Amino acid sequence: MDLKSNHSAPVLADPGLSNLLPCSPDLLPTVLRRKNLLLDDIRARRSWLDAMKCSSPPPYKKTKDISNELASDDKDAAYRKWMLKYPSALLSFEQITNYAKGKRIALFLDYDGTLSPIVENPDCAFMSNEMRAAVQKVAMYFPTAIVSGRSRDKVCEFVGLTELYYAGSHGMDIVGPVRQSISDGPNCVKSTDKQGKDVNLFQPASEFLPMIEEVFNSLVECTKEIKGAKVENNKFCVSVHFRNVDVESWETVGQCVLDVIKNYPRLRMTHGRKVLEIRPIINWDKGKALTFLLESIGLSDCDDVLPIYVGDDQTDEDAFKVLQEGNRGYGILVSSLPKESKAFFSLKDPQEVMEFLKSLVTWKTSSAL
Ligand SMILES: O=P(O)(O)OC[C@H]1O[C@H](O[C@H]2O[C@H](CO)[C@@H](O)[C@H](O)[C@H]2O)[C@H](O)[C@@H](O)[C@@H]1O
Repeated sequence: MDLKSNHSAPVLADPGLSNLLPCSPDLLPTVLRRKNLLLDDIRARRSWLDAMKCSSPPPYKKTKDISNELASDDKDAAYRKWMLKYPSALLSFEQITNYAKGKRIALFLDYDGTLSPIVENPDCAFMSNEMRAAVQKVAMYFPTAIVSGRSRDKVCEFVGLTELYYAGSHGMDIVGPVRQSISDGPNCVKSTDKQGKDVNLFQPASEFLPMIEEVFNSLVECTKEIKGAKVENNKFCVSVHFRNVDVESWETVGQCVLDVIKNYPRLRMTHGRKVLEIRPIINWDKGKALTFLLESIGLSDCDDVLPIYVGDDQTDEDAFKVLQEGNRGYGILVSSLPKESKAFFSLKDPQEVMEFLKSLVTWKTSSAL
């Protein structure tokens, strides 16, 4: 039956879809099902497009332009109001250290947007030497881990310190510091580091390596015509960047990713700051990595341990959630804009993160006197 030529058929009351859906009553259930599928599709598309649009608002700068003064004052007021819910970790430093008295602090630091500023080219997200020195110093007093969506090799190269734990690929690739291997166990593989020393790696998604490689190649191929799109191989996950893509082409980027991953039901797509991330569907994230690392360092199930996790991105929320739900430690969200979070405190930007790290060292060294 030619559905379009059936003029007496009821027309379903959806302006966007009605021209597709006139039908005879006996076909109504099928057509309704089709309509629901279409609506699901439209809703899903709207939600990932909205997520792409909200994925990283520009950093807020107070403008000198008088015509914008009111707007910027409004933003200041909104930020101050937000800070009542997420107080500054710097202004609340005494509260933090009072609580930390007699406890062992363990530090977990995200990389992009936390230790290094967000920049247009992901290959150039370098941290400053001053930040490096601050991280090095703080790691002398507290066990410190870098937890990043980047590949472990890349984030190790950026940070360049050997005294830290590193969790790359959103925690799917973990290594301990020099002289302190992570414990042996399921999902641990033996490897050698750059100096040829034996190390234990924790890699719960190692079976996905060939699949991720394949998906990376397909994504490079299918986004190659989109100006500004960049695909980054993070070993156990892939990032598709759209920061430098015209807004009109964002939907095309999203569609490319969906077209590729629809063939891989064991992969999922998540959002970061102007980036789509494709990762294995396994039950593992930065929160699980935080728990694993605490166990590995020998600090889980101890009442005298205070984990502090500092991060700026959506994926860091999994770690904030672990701390919030376990009612232990502090999540600190790095953000210059108000946003909902499971963190307890806030810091405005990497500069404030550095001040916070330095303050921890000063507190620790002066309280030891
Ligand atoms: O967990 P993270 O360490 O925060 O890593 C998350 C993603 O960070 C990087 O992308 C982000 O930073 C880039 C450099 O500033 C920026 O250009 C990009 O728009 C941001 O999304 C990294 O390149 C991704 O692979 C990570 O997944």
